[in-house]
Amino acid sequence: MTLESIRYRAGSLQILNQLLLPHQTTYEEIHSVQDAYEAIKSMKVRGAPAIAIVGCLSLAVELRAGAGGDDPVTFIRESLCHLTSARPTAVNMGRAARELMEFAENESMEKNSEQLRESVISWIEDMLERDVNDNKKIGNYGAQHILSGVPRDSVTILTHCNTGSLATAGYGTALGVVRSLHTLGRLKRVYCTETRPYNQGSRLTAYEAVAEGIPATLITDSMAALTMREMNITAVVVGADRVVANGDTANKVGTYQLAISAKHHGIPFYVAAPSTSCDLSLESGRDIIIEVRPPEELTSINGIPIAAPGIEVWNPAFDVTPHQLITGGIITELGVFLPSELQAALTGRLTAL
Ligand SMILES: CSC[C@@H](O)[C@@H](O)C(=O)COP(=O)(O)O
Repeated sequence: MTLESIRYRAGSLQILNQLLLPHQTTYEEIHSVQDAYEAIKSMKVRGAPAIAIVGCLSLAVELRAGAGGDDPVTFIRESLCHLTSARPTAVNMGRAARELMEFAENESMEKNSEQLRESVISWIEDMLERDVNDNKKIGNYGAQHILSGVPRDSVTILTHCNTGSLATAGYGTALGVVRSLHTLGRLKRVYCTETRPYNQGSRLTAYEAVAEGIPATLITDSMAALTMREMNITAVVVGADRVVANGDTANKVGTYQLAISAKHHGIPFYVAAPSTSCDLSLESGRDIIIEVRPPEELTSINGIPIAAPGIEVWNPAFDVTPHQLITGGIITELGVFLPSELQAALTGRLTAL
């Protein structure tokens, strides 16, 4: 069974409301850019690639209905600007906005409004297929790289947050690597962290693993070091919201402590992300804006209070893992690179941000 986080056909977009998972499978209609903005902000849809794809598809839905009238370029610009502001840390939406705007401006030189709308819609629709294809390449490169260190054995992976079909157009990034290992018959088990405070691991990764028959064990975030020591972990593989020029990587909060622990235990630590998650315009992770989310994500679960009333809360959604700790490599659709190799590998392949 393949989980679908995004359902799209010309003029119609639905998203699986991830706030209701794993107990309820409810698809919601996205009629407009504003609907998508709200779904992204409230995390009904989340994960760096899925955010960009849903944002852009919502624009395609509006364009198909004739939005922008005689001046679609202005409508596209304003919509993309709004969508990009929903969540600041993941770079994918910002990159898609930049590339799409450049494309729309070029097209507008020789096409009328109707033709421009059509070509922008096609550009956006291609994103779905591109993302799945890139994820399959990431899965394959990552699996081969990990297996090259253990030629005969099955492997045990530890992962964090949710980076699977629910976070992308399909297949997934870090969870795509796990999926590829499983398909090859070489995955012994994946340990997935609960991923407090929003529980993407226990709600979403666990849900994907169970649905697809991937051997998986859930642990709390605080069990990660012990799991590394006791459970013969072959590699830690996580996703990314933004990888900058020196390889420093912003990902779901808790990633940094996993990388420190992996280093202590001599376990290779991998980041799996499409090149669209890379941002060569920033030199180091210090320049990444980290989203701070509402305190209620820590102090309650499904509206039920779990913390002492009145306590102050700090809830950064992401942390930055320094490149020195990414010892396995950065797995992209172009290959696996050490942080020190990333900039040269991607230069000329990415549009400037
Ligand atoms: C393929 S998803 C990669 C990352 O976006 C993922 O690891 C992550 O940090 C998601 O955070 P989220 O806050 O759930 O959007």
